[in-house]
Parts: sequence; C-alpha cells; structure tokens
Amino acid sequence: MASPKAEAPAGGEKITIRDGKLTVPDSPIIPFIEGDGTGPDIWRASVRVFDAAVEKAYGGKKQIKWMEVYAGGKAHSLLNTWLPDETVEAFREYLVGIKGPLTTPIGGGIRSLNVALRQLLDLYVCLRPVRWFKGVPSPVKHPEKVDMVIFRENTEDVYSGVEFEAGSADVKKLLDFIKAEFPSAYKKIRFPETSGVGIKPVSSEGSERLIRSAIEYAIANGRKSLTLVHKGNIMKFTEGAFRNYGYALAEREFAGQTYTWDQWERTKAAQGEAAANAEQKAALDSGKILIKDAIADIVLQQVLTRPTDFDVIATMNLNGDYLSDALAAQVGGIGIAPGGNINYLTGHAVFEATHGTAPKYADLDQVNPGSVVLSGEMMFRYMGWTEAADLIIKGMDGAIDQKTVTYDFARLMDGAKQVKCSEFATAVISKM
Ligand SMILES: NC(=O)C1=CN([C@@H]2O[C@H](COP(=O)(O)OP(=O)(O)OC[C@H]3O[C@@H](n4cnc5c(N)ncnc54)[C@H](OP(=O)(O)O)[C@@H]3O)[C@@H](O)[C@H]2O)C=CC1
Ligand SMILES: O=C(O)CCC(=O)C(=O)O
Ligand SMILES: [Mg+2]
Repeated sequence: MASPKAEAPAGGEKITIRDGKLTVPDSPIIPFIEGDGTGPDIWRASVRVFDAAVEKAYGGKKQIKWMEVYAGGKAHSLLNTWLPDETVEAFREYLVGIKGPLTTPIGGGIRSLNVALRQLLDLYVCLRPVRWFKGVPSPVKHPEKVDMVIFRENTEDVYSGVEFEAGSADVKKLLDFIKAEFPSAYKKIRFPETSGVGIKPVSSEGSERLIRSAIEYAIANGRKSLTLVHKGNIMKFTEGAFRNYGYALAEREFAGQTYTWDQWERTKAAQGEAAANAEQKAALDSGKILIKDAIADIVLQQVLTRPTDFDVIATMNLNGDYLSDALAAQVGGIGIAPGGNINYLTGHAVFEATHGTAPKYADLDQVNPGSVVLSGEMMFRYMGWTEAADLIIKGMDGAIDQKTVTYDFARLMDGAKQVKCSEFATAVISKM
C-alpha cells in the first residue's frame, strides 16, 4: 500500500536550473504519477525499462530516485482530493517528472487534472514527436515518411476552462452583458436562450513563446520547415492572429535562420512570382528553415497524402490535441505516442503519453506501455542522459523487430508473438 503522503526518497537530490541549463545530479529525485485506468499496469512495466536502461548505461553510477505523488483516483481514495497541492509542489520543486494518464469526466464533474497540471506549472509546450519505428504496423503505405514534431500550445485556447453552462445564472449574466454592450455580436448567437458559452483566449505572449520554442527546436535539430497550423480563416482574431504572430516573430527574431511565406507574398506583390520563388529557393539553399502555414482541416488530409511536406508543426491547444492522435495512427497508433509538457524558460517538464486511461483495459496487463516508455526516453534526453535514452530506443527497436508486441500491434501484424504489457517491457529490456 502506498504511503498517503508523498515522501522524498533518501539519497536523492534535486535537479536544478541555472541560466537556462539543467544541472542533473547522479541520483535525481523524479516525481511520478501512476495514473488512472491502465496507468498502473503501464507504470509498473515502464519503470522497469527506465531503471534497466539507467543501470546498463551507467553501471550503478547513476540512478533515478523515484518519488510517487498522487493525482486522480488514487489521490481521491487516499487523500480525498483529486489533485493535492503537494503533487503540484513536487513537480515545481523537482523540475522534471513523469505521469500516467488521468481520467476526465465528460460533460460535467471535475475539470481535467492533466490540463490543470499544465496550467499550474505553466508548461506551455506540449511536445509530441511522431515518427515510425521499423516494423510497426501502419494503415498507410509509407509510414517511414512520417517524421513530424508537434509543438502544441498548452496553456490557453478553449482549454482555459472559461465556460458557462447553458441555463445557468452565469451564462445569463454573460449573455445579458454581450446583448447590452455588443448587440451585433449578440445577434450572431443562433439560440441565445439555450446556449452554453466557452471563451477562447489566444494571446500574443502565449503564441509567441510556443512558436519561439518550435523555431529554436527546428534550428537545433536541423529541421527543414515549420508549419503554423490554424483555422484562421474562420477564427480571425484567435487562430488567425496565432499565424500572424508566428510570421512576425520569425522575421523579427530569426531573420538569419528562417524564410517565411509572408516574405514570399510581399516579394511576389512587389516583384512578381518568379522573383519570390528565386528568393525562397536561395534562402532554403542557404539552409534557412521555411516558415509556412496551413489551415487545420486540410492539414488532417495532407499529413496523410503528403507527409513529407510536414516537419515541425506549431499549433494551438485544440488543433494540437486532434492532430496528435490523428498522426499517431499513421505510425502505429496511440500505444506508441510519447510526449512532454515543458516550460523551456523555467525548466519544468512533465512527460506523459498522448493516450488516455483506456479504462476497458484497466488491470488486464494488456496495453502497450510504449508511449510511456518513449515519454521516459524523451525525459532522459531532456535531462542529458542520452546513453539511457539511446538504450530505450535500442530496446524498443529490438522488441518490435522480433515481433514481440502487445495486442494493438499484434492484431495488425503477420507472425507476431502477442505479449502482455509487462512482458513487452521484459522484451525491451532484453534487447537493450
Ligand atoms: N493526458 C492524459 O492523461 C489523457 C487523458 N485522457 C482521458 O482518458 C480517458 C479515456 O479517453 P479515451 O478518449 O477513451 O482515449 P484513450 O486514449 O484512453 O483510449 C482510446 C483507445 O486508444 C487505444 N489505446 C489507448 N491507450 C493505449 C495503449 N497504451 N496501448 C494500446 N492502445 C491504447 C485503445 O484502442 P482500442 O480500443 O482500439 O484497443 C483505447 O480504447 C478520458 O477520461 C480522457 O479524458 C485522454 C487523453 C489524454
Ligand atoms: O485531460 C484529458 O483528459 C485529455 C487531454 C488530452 O486529450 C490530451 O492532452 O491529449
Ligand atoms: Mg488528446
């Protein structure tokens, strides 16, 4: 039985940050949340992979001091609260952590604890790399062409939780205000008497810090393009503004490293299309990153029909949520879709899978732990423990190559050996 209070493990030390650089001791304390639903099965499997990778990479010189913190169902049953303050404080204090999925009820009840953690810790980047592992079954012909990195804004947009329920006194107050102050806007609401209303804040600060991180990532990783994905034709002052902030930021702060479609448009207007094309070609030939944009609905088609057009993607919260599950399908599904929630300025980071709690599989030791395993791989790389991260990739490659896989892959693979969640972890470890 877990201790009802989070306790710092003996002999562990804190990860710290100075001048934007992490200092990681040899025995860092890493808080973790096991998660709801399939979370416990997945965590038990994943932590064995993490410890094995660290042991193999550093021969006992380094080790993770895991510190369990509570959230979701486990916190509620142990501590009678869904998200204890001390859980948030632990992630704040120890800087880097990892979590399993947490359940969010639909249409009422508590608001998302996952979103709350991101907001409370101001983890403004949801980083979700999407790439194919050789041998993973895919519904597309060329999954090897998919190599995209999603930078999803993680603190604003409709996820801000500013929502007013239909029929409530609050929504009436809000709609009365809109009616009095903005009568023409009010007239656009088709059924005001029975509407719930949500607010979609999108700021220049929020957009710019996300897009800045995405451009810096593209530069640091030799990426060719960054696409700003938005629905700015319809939501002009939120999604459209996001796109405009992106182009302006690239030209203002990264003029030497980027070329934007906005620049292309201006040159075309002034000198014609041939001149604009020549300018773009010269910029890209010199190694500049192309900053372009695309409207969110067509992106969902084009990532399938021309995946090589997409490289780094910067987008807002809701688009990023949809896009990350859709893209995961192309490279084997949500069982192999890792992620990290990061504030690159403070260093705070909480790594977690893209998938949710998959409740129908809870406690069956059946699901794929790959997403959390690879989220740990991202965490190790973020900490600078690249040797451990590389071993995790090697282990995943090895297990998949010998077709020892969980049900989600096995159902799509010829000649696969279907194993349990825990057995997959054992296979990964054996191939490190
Ligand atoms: N960050 C977080 O903590 C997140 C939490 N959630 C929450 O999770 C709950 C359930 O959400 P839901 O929309 O059903 O989405 P889930 O991602 O939990 O599950 C949907 C389906 O995805 C597949 N799947 C999920 N995880 C795995 C895995 N590890 N291995 C293999 N396949 C997997 C299963 O597909 P199949 O049936 O085909 O086998 C499953 O039925 C909700 O409360 C939601 O709010 C959702 C997303 C993120
Ligand atoms: O918080 C939740 O329950 C869902 C979040 C989600 O789907 C995501 O972040 O991808
Ligand atoms: Mg999601």
